[in-house]
Amino acid sequence: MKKVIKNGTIVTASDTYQADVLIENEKIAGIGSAATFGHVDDTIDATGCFVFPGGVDPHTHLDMPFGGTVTKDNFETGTIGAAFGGTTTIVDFCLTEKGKPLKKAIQTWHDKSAGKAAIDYSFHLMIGEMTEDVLKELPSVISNEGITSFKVFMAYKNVFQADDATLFETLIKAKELGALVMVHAENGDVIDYLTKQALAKGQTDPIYHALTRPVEAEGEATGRACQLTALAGSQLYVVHVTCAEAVKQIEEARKQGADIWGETCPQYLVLDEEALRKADFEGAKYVWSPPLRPKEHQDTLWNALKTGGLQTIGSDQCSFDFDSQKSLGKDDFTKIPNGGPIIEDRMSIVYSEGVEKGRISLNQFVDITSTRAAKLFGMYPKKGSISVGADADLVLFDPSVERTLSVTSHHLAVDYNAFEGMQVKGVPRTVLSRGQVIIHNGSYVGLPGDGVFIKRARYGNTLSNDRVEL
Ligand SMILES: NC(=O)NCCC(=O)O
Ligand SMILES: [Zn+2]
Ligand SMILES: [Zn+2]
Repeated sequence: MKKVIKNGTIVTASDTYQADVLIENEKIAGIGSAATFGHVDDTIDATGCFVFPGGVDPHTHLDMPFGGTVTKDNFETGTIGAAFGGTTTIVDFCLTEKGKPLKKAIQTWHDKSAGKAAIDYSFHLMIGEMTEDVLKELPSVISNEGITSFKVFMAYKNVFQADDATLFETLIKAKELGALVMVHAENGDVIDYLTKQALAKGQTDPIYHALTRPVEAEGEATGRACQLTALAGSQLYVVHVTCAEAVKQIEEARKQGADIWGETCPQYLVLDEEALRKADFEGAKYVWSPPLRPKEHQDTLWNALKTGGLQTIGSDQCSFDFDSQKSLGKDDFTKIPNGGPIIEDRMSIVYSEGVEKGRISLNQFVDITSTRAAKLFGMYPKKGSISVGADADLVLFDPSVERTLSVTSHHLAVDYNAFEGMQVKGVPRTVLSRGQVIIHNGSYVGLPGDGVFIKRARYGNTLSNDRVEL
């Protein structure tokens, strides 16, 4: 089965050019003039569209338990939403429990995703402790499971938070095994103290979520993680960076030659702390950890994306219904489940606010929403690339369409849109996952369950047609 995408403008992380793309079965089989491709079974016209490699979202939480409830969007609704937004690969966080085998946690995540995912996916593995049992299991996590990134939480005291010894040992072990360590960098002990103080004063509204998680707590934890990484001679990826204090730490460490990468998310680029003050408990819709920051941090984040101080955009998709789930924290902000719905709007917001407003170039857009994450997480050039042999994960993006983001038009299960009313330019008109059209002109035409699990290469290695075991 041969398909051709004709008349589009191909945009990669490095180049922009006119060419047609030949797809044979699941792969890109040629790039050039359709006239040279011979007989094809199907032609897709991309006139007026950019042809991007499918988005790679390195940070999602689907079907994840949190604060006594479970995210509203699961692997089916979440990945369909992702596909509508032009994302064709996600890496979700597999939570682990202390004292329980890692293998069991991984199996739980396979059970949640297999047969449901509409796009390809992989997992990062949470490390909450570094025991003899964990140490014994890690080599197999890398070489058999194909999971080559570990996540350590420096916050959420008494829930997910790991101590510095665990972080340091994880960094050392990751270096030895070829994994990338990811951190949620906030000082959980300081936040715990400030939270208790606020509650004792009767400060229970959503805004106190932000006020008890100051930028200093993020800056300090980010700096600590960077220092420990340099000491271990390891590699680090800081998730959801929100503020100038954290950016400064990452930039400084990189200047010193440390192997450190930083991600931010659309919400921190376009929303600010004032949203948490909305009346009638509406502020709860904007409760993320780390929290939204005062507006002045947005310029720092955009500048860091432009100049390379931050390198990726994850969604941190973690949705909870406003009516039945966020409401758990009506009388106590600490009980509001953290997170929001972004997986679908991630690329449109970054295109519209970034490229259209001249903050980043078109090629940078592809790099930060797709290619860089594919490289860092061992999936390139299979994912994140338009090249012969790569998976035919492609987005035909029409930049001329103007639309309004809304709960009434999004495709997630959750009952609100954090970007309600926001005007964006551009829409993914057609989306292909491994050569199959899954989104076309506003309809999902794929099959849930067609997404497959990607076993990833070790940190710094490439992944081509078949997994490379090095
Ligand atoms: N970010 C957030 O508020 N929720 C998801 C969990 C996490 O990434 O910390
Ligand atoms: Zn986090
Ligand atoms: Zn997250």
